[in-house]
Amino acid sequence: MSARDPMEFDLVVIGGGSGGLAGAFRAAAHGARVALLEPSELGGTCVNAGCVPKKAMWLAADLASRIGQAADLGFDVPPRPAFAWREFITDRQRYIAGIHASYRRRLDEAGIVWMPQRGRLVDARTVETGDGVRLRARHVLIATGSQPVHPELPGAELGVVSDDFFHWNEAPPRVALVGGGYISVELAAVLQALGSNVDIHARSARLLSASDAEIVEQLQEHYRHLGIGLHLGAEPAALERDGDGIVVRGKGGARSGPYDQVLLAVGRRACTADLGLDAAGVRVDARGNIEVDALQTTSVDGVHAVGDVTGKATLTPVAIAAARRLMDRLFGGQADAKLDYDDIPTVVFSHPPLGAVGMTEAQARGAHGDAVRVYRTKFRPMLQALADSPLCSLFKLVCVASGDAPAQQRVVGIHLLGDAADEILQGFAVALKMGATLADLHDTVALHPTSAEELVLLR
Ligand SMILES: Cc1cc2nc3c(=O)[nH]c(=O)nc-3n(C[C@H](O)[C@H](O)[C@H](O)COP(=O)(O)OP(=O)(O)OC[C@H]3O[C@@H](n4cnc5c(N)ncnc54)[C@H](O)[C@@H]3O)c2cc1C
Ligand SMILES: NC(=O)c1ccc[n+]([C@@H]2O[C@H](COP(=O)([O-])OP(=O)(O)OC[C@H]3O[C@@H](n4cnc5c(N)ncnc54)[C@H](O)[C@@H]3O)[C@@H](O)[C@H]2O)c1
Repeated sequence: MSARDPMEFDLVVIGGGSGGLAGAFRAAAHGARVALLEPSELGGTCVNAGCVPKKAMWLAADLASRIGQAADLGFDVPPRPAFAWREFITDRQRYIAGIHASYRRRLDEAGIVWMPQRGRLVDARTVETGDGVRLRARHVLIATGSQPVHPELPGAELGVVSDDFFHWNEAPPRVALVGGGYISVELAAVLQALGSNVDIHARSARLLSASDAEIVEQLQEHYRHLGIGLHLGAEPAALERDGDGIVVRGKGGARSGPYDQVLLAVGRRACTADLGLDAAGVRVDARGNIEVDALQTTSVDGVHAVGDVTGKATLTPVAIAAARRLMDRLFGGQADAKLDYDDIPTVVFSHPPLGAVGMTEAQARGAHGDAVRVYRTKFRPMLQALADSPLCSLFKLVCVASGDAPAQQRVVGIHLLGDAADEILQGFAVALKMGATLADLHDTVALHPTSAEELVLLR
C-alpha cells in the first residue's frame, strides 16, 4: 500500500460518535493514518441526543426539586417558580456546540481526515462514501451506534421517541412514557420535576428489570411519592387519538390518558442498514447487532466494531474503552489489549440516581447460593431529614463469603439509590474491580457526615 495515495488509510472509521471518535483519536496518537466518516453532528447519540442533553435536563430537574426543598427549609421562594425551558435549551445547546467545536479542532490537530459523509463497505478493505469516493483501508472500524425502536403497535405513529424529546421547548402538561428501562425512568422524573404530569406504562412487573429488585422497589416508592403514575405489568396494545389527546390502551382493554405526548422508550436497534455488511461478509446476530469476538473483530478479518452497534453494554464509556483498547492492539503494539466487560458500573439518572456495579442479589444467589451475604442500610440523608421528607436512600452490598470473617467476604455487587449515588459509585467500582473484601471497606476510615460513609460502616 502506498503511503502517498491520499485515499489509502491505516484505519477508516465509520461513525463519529463516542466509539468512533475515541478509536480515531487513539489510532492517530499511535501514528496511524486515519479517515473518519460522519454525516451528522460529531459526537453521535451521547453528545446530541443522549447522555449530555439528558444530563443537562436532569440537572435542571434536580435544581427544581432542590428549590422545593429550599422552600421547606425556610427560603422565601414562590410556590411554583417558573422555568424558562427555552432559555435553558439555549444554554444546553451552546454547551453542546462547544463540544462539537472541540472535536473539530482535535480532529484537525490529530491530522485525521474527517468527511461529513455516510460510509458503506464495498468489501473488507474498501469503504465508499455517500458521494461515491472509495477509501482503501488496512482496518475498518464500524461504530454506527443505534437508534430508537418504534414498536409495532397500532397508532405508534402518534407517539414520539427520545430523539424528539430533545427538540421540545416546554413541558407538555400530560405525558405517558412507554417502557420500563433507562430512558423511560430518567425522562419521567425530569418531566415531572419540570411541570408535566407523568405516567409510566411498563409491561414488566417492575421498572429496570435488570437492576436489583429491592433497590428498584425503593425507587418506585420515590416515583409514587413524586406523583408519577406507575402502570406496571401493563403492556400497551395501542395508541389512540382522543379529542386533542392520545390514549394508551392496554392489552386488557383498559384506557389511560388522554396525554399530550406519548414517549416510546422500548429499546434501541443497531444502525446497520445500507452498511454493505453482506458485501463484505460481516455477520449480524438474531437481534441485528454486529457479531464481534473478545477483540472487537467481526466475522471478517480487518473489520472491527465497537459500541451500540455490537449491542454489548450499550453505554458511552464502554464504546470509548473498547475502541481505545482495540487501537492499542492494532497500532500501539499491545497485543493483549482488550476490554474486560465484567463489572461495568452504570448509573440511571433517575430522581434520586441509582448506581450499580457487579451482581444483583438475585444473580449472586443464583451463582453462589448460600455463600451470599447481603448488607444494606436505609437512611434519610441529612437534607431530606432537615426538610422533613420521608424519602430514604438505600445502599446495598452483595458479598460472596468463604467464611464469617469480613476478610473472607468478597464484594461482588454494590447497589446505591439516593442523593449523590451517581458520584459515589465510581471509586467503589474501582474497589470492587480490584477484589475488595468487606474488611477492606471496614479498614477505610469514614468521611463524615456524608452518605458515602454508610458503605464503609455496613455491618
Ligand atoms: C436518551 C439517552 C440517554 C443516554 N444516556 C447515557 C448516559 O447517561 N450514560 C451512558 O453511558 N450512556 C448513555 N446513553 C447511551 C449512549 O448514548 C450510547 O451508548 C453511545 O452513544 C454509543 O456510542 P456509539 O459510538 O456506539 O454510537 P453513537 O454515539 O450513536 O455514534 C454513532 C454515529 O454513527 C453515525 N453513523 C450511523 N450510520 C453511519 C454511516 N453509515 N456512516 C457514517 N456514520 C454513520 C451516526 O450519525 C452517529 O453519529 C444514552 C442514550 C440515550 C438514547
Ligand atoms: N444512564 C445511562 O447510562 C443510560 C440512559 C439512557 C439510555 N442508556 C442506554 O440506552 C439503552 C436504551 O434505553 P431504553 O430505555 O430505550 O431501553 P432499555 O432496554 O433500557 O428498556 C426498554 C424497555 O422497554 C420495554 N419494552 C420493550 N419492548 C416493548 C414493547 N413492545 N412494549 C412495551 N414495552 C416494551 C422493555 O421491557 C424495557 O423495560 C439502555 O439499555 C442503555 O444501555 C443508558
